[in-house]
Amino acid sequence: MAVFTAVSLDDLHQWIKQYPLGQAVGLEGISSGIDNSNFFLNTAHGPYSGQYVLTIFENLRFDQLPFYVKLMAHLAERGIPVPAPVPNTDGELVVALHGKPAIIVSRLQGSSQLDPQPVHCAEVGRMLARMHLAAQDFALHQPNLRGLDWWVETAPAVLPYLEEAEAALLRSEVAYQSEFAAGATYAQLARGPVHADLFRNNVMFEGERLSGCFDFYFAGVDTWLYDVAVTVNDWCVDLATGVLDPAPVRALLDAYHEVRPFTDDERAAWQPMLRAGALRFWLSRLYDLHLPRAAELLTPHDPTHFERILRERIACPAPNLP
Ligand SMILES: Nc1ncnc2c1ncn2[C@@H]1O[C@H](COP(=O)(O)OP(=O)(O)OP(=O)(O)O)[C@@H](O)[C@H]1O
Ligand SMILES: N[C@@H](CCO)C(=O)O
Repeated sequence: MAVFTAVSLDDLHQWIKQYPLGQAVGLEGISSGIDNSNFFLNTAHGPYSGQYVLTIFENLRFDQLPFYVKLMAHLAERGIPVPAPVPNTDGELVVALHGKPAIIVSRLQGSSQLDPQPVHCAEVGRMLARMHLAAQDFALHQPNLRGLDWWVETAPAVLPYLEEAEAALLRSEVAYQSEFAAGATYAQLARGPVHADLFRNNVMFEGERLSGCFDFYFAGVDTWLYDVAVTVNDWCVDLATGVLDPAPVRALLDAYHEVRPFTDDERAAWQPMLRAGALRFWLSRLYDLHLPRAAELLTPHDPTHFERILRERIACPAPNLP
């Protein structure tokens, strides 16, 4: 149960009066998720049938949140199926609760599709391309805080905990990505606000229809292709081996391409970007495992999963972009 900060209905009685939602009538901690404290919240009324999610941020500061929360509002206003943040009566989207930043957003319907088929991957590809295009005119700028600079800064902190073979791979891949990012192809890649964590557990489906995506708290400005690579590395792999299944890869990429065609520079960068997406999550899982944060109970994700994916992307080229 990754609830880092406990909240009760009594705690909300006075606090929620700053919102046009009436009283809080139901509150239930959400067990999944490792970065924030999330609760299903029901209120007496409000624009979303009184069904909301309350999030208390455990690692992000007040000053870091406007980018994420205003990006969600920007996308929701443009018809992208993301949670719509609810402003309080002063128009503020982020407010303090138990001394930490907190938000209320609309609750998405549906459930995660943890065994996605090509039809689901096509929906994800289509939505991701629409999201990239809808975010192009978003006014705020914040870099991807788990991008290259973070990899270069963080790798030395986890190296002492690694076996020699893992340490060698980490050092060589960070060097490879640093060199690639300094090159002409990378400089040509289209970029803008990206989700950067679009895993199966951050998307909702109702049957074969994508009903929403959430968890924008690793979003940032990065290349659109990096976002596609992160998504393919989760939605299109055999979870036991990290090997890509060509059918879902084809479905996701073709659907994305129909909305926003890939460029030749992106075709040239595709294999390195898949490696970059694997490196990022291997490193963040190593960091969470060896340098954990205090929590009521936190079950970190398995770093070996993304070590396997990285080794697989290095050894076997993925299906090319359309
Ligand atoms: N707007 C929403 N509507 C419906 N369910 C939601 C919503 N936001 C979050 N959830 C539920 O809460 C869970 C945790 O949310 P989220 O992934 O944002 O937390 P997290 O701590 O950032 O987790 P992680 O980083 O591991 O994905 C989700 O898996 C989902 O079940
Ligand atoms: N989606 C990430 C956790 C949140 O960053 C992972 O699976 O490692």
